[in-house]
Amino acid sequence: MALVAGIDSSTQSCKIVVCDATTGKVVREGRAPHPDGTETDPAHWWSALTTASSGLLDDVSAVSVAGQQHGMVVIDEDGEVVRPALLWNDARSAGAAHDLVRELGGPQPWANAVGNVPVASLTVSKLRWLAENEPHNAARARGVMLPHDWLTWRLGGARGEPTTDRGDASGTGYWSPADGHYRPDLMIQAFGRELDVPRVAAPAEAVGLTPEGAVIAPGTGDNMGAALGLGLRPGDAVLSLGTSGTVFAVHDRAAQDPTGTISGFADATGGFLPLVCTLNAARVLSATAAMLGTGLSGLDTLALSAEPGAGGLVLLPYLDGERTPELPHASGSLHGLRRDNMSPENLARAAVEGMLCGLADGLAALTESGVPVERVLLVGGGARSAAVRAVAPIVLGTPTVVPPAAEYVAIGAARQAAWTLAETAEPPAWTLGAPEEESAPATDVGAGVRERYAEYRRTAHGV
Ligand SMILES: Nc1ncnc2c1ncn2[C@@H]1O[C@H](COP(=O)(O)OP(=O)(O)O)[C@@H](O)[C@H]1O
Ligand SMILES: O=C(CO)[C@@H](O)[C@H](O)COP(=O)(O)O
Repeated sequence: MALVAGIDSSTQSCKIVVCDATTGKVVREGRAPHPDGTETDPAHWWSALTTASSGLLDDVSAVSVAGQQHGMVVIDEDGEVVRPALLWNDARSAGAAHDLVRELGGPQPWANAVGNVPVASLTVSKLRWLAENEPHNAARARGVMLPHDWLTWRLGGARGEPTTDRGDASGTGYWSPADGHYRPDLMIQAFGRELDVPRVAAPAEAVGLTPEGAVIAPGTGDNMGAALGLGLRPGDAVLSLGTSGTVFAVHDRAAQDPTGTISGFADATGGFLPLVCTLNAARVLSATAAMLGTGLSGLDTLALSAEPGAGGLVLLPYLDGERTPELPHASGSLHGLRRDNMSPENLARAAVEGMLCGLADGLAALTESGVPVERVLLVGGGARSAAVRAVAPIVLGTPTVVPPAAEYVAIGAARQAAWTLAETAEPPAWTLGAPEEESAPATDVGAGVRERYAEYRRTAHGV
């Protein structure tokens, strides 16, 4: 039995699965935490990967990395990292993003060029921030990579040509998903000169060998990894609740949304992955639980004993600023407080509802853009919450399914590794198993919740 490994190097941790290459059955798993913060020395990712994979990889035939998207890893002439990587959730590049949009004549030219309107998260905005704020580091820069590109290169011994894939390249802001080409003009616009960029490998191209002789697959971004791990089909959307909240679906054409709500990403198979991302997801739940002096299961119990609508309490959960809507410097706020609704139960419920409302808006944007959605698959750490599972179909107004609990980003990377090993036209046909939970048909009970949320958002933030 050939074994393959998938690595999910995400914001909070590194998770590794080793799978049977033919069936996808997970035979071993490992994990290790990443440090907190919005900038990280990539050496920490390597050290977490080494810890998480200890004793796991000796007999694997192929390996692949799916990583948190957009992070800016700048390297010098000798391949050394110039400064800690700025991560997708670092908002200091918000002003740089606005400048880039203005300089190109507004959002539409960006949407047309690269399928994305720059926000703080995109690598292109981070490059502008670096050029303007750390000229000494900018002067040392020779090349720029994404987190998964850097880890893939390290797995091969940090020798030879760095590579990336369509999925992760589509989150840079200087690669066009529609044309499949880099846009050096936009890199120069942002940074003042060209930097070396990784070659974009084909979806199942072998890009190297580990020192132990395992084939290295191209890897991808974490959301593209989840899509591959879930074997996503048209009609299915994914709602992933990790550090970020994302809602996405596979599609046959590149999105070019000038409002900036939808990121027009590519996927890891040659198709497209329109996606909406919020900055505040599972950590809204842990922060609210801590504030209420309880844990995550205590929060579930409280939220499930409140009525839908939380008695009129509305949490705008922009605790770390927000990406969608674009409010990088916002903070969270609680609205609709009255003496008769100020209970821990309503606050817990408002946290779950508020976190989901932004993603319900994202789902609506996807369907309005022509992406068909019949049901929503709930994944990521936040999908373990019983309250989230109960409230999601109400707020989304769409049937939801909870696939068997698993690390789908890592499984997607493992599936890509198996595909690369097999050298077939299509990825291997791995199956998921029976869902843990399926919601009752959706109702319109959540419409009022979403409307109140939108009203307070408009009043507080004008968007
Ligand atoms: N039962 C649960 N209820 C709510 N949140 C949970 C639960 N279990 C895990 N989480 C949250 O999920 C998050 C981790 O999810 P994960 O998808 O691994 O994130 P990431 O990929 O961003 O590192 C953490 O913020 C954690 O608190
Ligand atoms: O920026 C995005 C998507 O555009 C995020 O989804 C990152 O890819 C980080 O993911 P998680 O760590 O939350 O899984």
